[in-house]
Amino acid sequence: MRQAHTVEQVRAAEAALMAKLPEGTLMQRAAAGLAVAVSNFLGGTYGARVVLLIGSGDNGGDALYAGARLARRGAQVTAVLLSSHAHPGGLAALLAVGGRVGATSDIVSADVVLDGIVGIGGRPGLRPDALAAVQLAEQYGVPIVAVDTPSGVDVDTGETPEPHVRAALTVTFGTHKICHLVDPAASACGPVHLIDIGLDLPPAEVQSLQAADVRALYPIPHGESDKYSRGVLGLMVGSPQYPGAAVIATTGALAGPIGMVRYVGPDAVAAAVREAHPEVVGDGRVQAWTIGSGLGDELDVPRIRELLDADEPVVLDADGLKALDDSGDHVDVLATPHAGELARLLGVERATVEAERLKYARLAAERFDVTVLLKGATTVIAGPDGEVRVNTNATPWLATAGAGDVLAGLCGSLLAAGLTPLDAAAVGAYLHASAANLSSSGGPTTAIAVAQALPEATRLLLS
Ligand SMILES: NC(=O)C1=CN([C@@H]2O[C@H](COP(=O)(O)OP(=O)(O)OC[C@H]3O[C@@H](n4cnc5c(N)ncnc54)[C@H](O)[C@@H]3O)[C@@H](O)[C@H]2O)[C@@H](O)CC1
Ligand SMILES: Nc1ncnc2c1ncn2[C@@H]1O[C@H](COP(=O)(O)OP(=O)(O)O)[C@@H](O)[C@H]1O
Ligand SMILES: [K+]
Repeated sequence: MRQAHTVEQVRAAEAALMAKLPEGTLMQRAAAGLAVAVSNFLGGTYGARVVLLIGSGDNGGDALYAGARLARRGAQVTAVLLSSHAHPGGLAALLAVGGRVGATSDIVSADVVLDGIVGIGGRPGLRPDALAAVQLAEQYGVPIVAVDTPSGVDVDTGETPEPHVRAALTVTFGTHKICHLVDPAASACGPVHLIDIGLDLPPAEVQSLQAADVRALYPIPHGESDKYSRGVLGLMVGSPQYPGAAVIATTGALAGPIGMVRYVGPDAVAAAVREAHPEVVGDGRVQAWTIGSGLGDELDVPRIRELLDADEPVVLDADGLKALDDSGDHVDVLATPHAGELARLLGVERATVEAERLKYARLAAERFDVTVLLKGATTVIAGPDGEVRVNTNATPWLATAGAGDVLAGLCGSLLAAGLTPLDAAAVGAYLHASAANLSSSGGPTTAIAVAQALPEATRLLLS
């Protein structure tokens, strides 16, 4: 499980640990890990030209001590001081091993720039001299390694209202921060490398399931299982306008853990579904529903509301989201909007949702008393009680028509097999992205190909 803690939680854990250790120990741990990560990033240290961008706080201290370690191993290290105050011990350590203080123009010929401008103490945005330095690095194609966080992002929300660093690698300490997992900031981090500095932290509200967590949650059939006990999913999806949505969602559902799928919809669409999947049966008892993908003119709001009020959990997707209202208890509903659909639900602009994804996913979960899975490059899942899961393993090739229908079918399948909406959403998003990575392998793919790769992605995970 990858956990993302708030700045307040990190500071409390740091204070507790620092009280037990000699002064400076944590910064030395951070700097040691950072120096090794930078050395690995460069493929060696000797002769490398390293520029440090140094702000006024301990983030700059980390960068300076790491710079001193790199200089000791033969790197040419130059510190660019962006504030009248730089961490005194760090600066002295760097100068003592042959590092020097230089100017922004040194960036042009550097092999790497370390962003020690601000870390968890930073407010969003970059001051003009910091911005100019960062722009110079971008202009000359010099990669930036962010120390703890890319400077300028909002650490606790993942928002990027102001200019910020776009890193090729982020080296963070103690735990992940929310900006490492939640877009748009997450996309500015590059790969995130975590250095353990020994912090003792409480459980985090924002978590990201990793392979072992997904494996532990996946419902696996056993000797006494039959097609009913494995779970039966009802699908109310597709329409004469969008028959493909029904076929695609069914393919996703059948590639999940359940034993049977029931399709409910117009005869012509049912025929298309059965032609692709002869094993699909008609109306009857189910353990969960997937409703909404490609419903178009077939949208029947009163019928959907009846199903939302019934006992069986529901995945509510696409057109079906129009049936959601903020009365009543819907804790067993998983809503799966993309940013445009969530914006419509909340009466705000799409760009506003894209800029503040965590905030609006949480807001909708609270307002409608549902679990919200907000689709996008990283998927944010918010439960009605404030828990958040983030999925980060997708490929941009997954942004293809019908991919959302696969996800709706798969999440319904996981609900019908007994997972909670939060777990179904997190496991579903993870496997959906894994299947996309398999079927894409770095090139184009289609929704059907993603759905067809789901069994193999699941097998690889469980084996
Ligand atoms: N808290 C911890 O557990 C640890 C923290 N360490 C490092 O310490 C960092 C936090 O250090 P600080 O608390 O000194 O804070 P920062 O170094 O993040 O920020 C320093 C100061 O910069 C100023 N500032 C804020 N926003 C700015 C902006 N947009 N542009 C320019 N200046 C701005 C503020 O006066 C702020 O206090 C962490 O990110 C990490 O790198 C590590 O040394 C190890 C452990
Ligand atoms: N840039 C991206 N990188 C990775 N995954 C993405 C990206 N954009 C969208 N996705 C994923 O692709 C799927 C698209 O679903 P959706 O928008 O509902 O499309 P459709 O309605 O055509 O099925 C979602 O699972 C979403 O998370
Ligand atoms: K930084």
